Amino acid sequence: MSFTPVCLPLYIAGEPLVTSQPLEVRYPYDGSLTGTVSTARHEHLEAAIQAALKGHAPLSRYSREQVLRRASLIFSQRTEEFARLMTRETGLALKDTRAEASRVCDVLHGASMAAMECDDATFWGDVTPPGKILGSRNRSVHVMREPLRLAAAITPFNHPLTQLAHKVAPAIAAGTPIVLKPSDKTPLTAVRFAETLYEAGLPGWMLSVLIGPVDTVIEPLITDPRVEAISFTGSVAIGKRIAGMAGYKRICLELGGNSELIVLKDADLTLAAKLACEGSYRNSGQRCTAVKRVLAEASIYEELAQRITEATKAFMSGDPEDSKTDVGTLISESAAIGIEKSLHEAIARGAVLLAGGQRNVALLVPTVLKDVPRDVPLVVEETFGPITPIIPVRDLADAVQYANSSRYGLSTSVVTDSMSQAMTAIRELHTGMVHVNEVPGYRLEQAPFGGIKDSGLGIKEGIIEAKKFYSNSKTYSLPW
Ligand SMILES: NC(=O)C1=CN([C@@H]2O[C@H](COP(=O)(O)OP(=O)(O)OC[C@H]3O[C@@H](n4cnc5c(N)ncnc54)[C@H](OP(=O)(O)O)[C@@H]3O)[C@@H](O)[C@H]2O)C=CC1
Ligand SMILES: O=C(O)[C@H](O)COP(=O)(O)O
Repeated sequence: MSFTPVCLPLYIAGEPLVTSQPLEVRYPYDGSLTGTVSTARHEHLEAAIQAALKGHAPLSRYSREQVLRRASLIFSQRTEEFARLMTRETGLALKDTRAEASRVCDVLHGASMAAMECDDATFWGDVTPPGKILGSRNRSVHVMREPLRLAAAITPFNHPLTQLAHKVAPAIAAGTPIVLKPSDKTPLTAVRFAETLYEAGLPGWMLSVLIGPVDTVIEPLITDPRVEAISFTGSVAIGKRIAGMAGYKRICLELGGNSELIVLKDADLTLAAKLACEGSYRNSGQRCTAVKRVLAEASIYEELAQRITEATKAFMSGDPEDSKTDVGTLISESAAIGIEKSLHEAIARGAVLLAGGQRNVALLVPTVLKDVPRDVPLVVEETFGPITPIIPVRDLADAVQYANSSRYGLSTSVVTDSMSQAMTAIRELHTGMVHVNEVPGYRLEQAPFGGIKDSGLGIKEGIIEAKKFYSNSKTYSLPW
């Protein structure tokens, strides 16, 4: 399929910026040029910060709602254009990027509704015992929300579009200006995203999008005292580095995961096999919430392994631009080689390969392994690819104990017909999210989303939580 490479600027407060230092993005499937984008220098960061802080009156709730709703509409008319660009940046199958482009409309629409919502609160003084605080019975205390002066967002490559929307849309809903630093692997989608928001009426000062050298542009963005909050999604190592540098600043960290699909003996095994495959292979397995290990009770272990192997054969990997392809490439050949090494190590340690295992440049065929030792890097570390390692467990308690021994704590799924077993899992798992009879990546855009332990600080995303994150609450009391 032909594709004309794009040549894009950055945007500093809505103004295009073309510099003499372009960054190239290449298609992981065949190495051809997808496009170039300018890179910023320190003075451009300074210009972006100053433009945001210039003393603009905050956007009204009505304006925020209008911009977000119009943006959702424009995106719904351009899903194919965005899907094709994302596929050319990442090698993700069109099936995945079409789903992502469509989902971004939901995030923007949800944020437009959130922009109109008001969670202001009132507390009346007559809740205190008579005479306890002078005059308190007749006073009232109120809470209102105000936008931050400026926030920053740093996003990963794996969802080139929704990761931007998860951060930028709630900031707009809150009325907070934002400087966006997308992944250097997927900057083209980010620039097109910003252009669409400007087209929908977002004032330039509300959003800058830039990439540039870590030492002169990105780290100064993180440490700048004028930036009141940082929202980061990416790896644990970079997230912890940012947390260390950010200092006295609000920070939201959405980091890596190692999600389990726990399958109990009373589970519907057809459903379990479907969830294992959908959870492991969508987005080429490059999701923080992808199924990264299946923990199955001994009595159904062999049958489940067989069903997952059969279901895996239906997932076609290959040309990402072929609409029939289910699984495209990983982000790079080196990423695929890294996973291949972990696979070989697991097999050398006793894991049994049931399907897949082949690599062709950045393409990794969906792969199933059983009898995977619990301590091999393939299942201890986050493996960002289309792999389903299956591990036997004695019972739910054993599965929970193994899951809880992980340094990650993002999302875990349990497949069972028993409400009491499901509730035990929900209570006992040390994780940010639990889903019963669904994939760990299940998500409603409005609901809180995020992890604990090395997966995050428990400060969640999702439109409503993120809108709060990008605002200050002001408490005031009145004598009436
Ligand atoms: N919990 C969650 O919600 C999610 C978590 N993730 C996690 O993201 C990871 C995959 O994404 P990936 O892009 O590889 O993650 P990285 O941590 O490598 O990169 C994330 C972002 O940080 C930037 N970055 C790199 N170095 C620095 C630095 N020193 N200071 C500031 N920013 C820096 C990257 O820029 P550059 O591209 O230039 O390196 C990129 O924009 C996985 O671990 C995955 O689990 C992904 C999705 C959701
Ligand atoms: O977009 C999302 O749902 C979250 O940011 C996480 O995405 P992932 O689980 O697909 O990585």
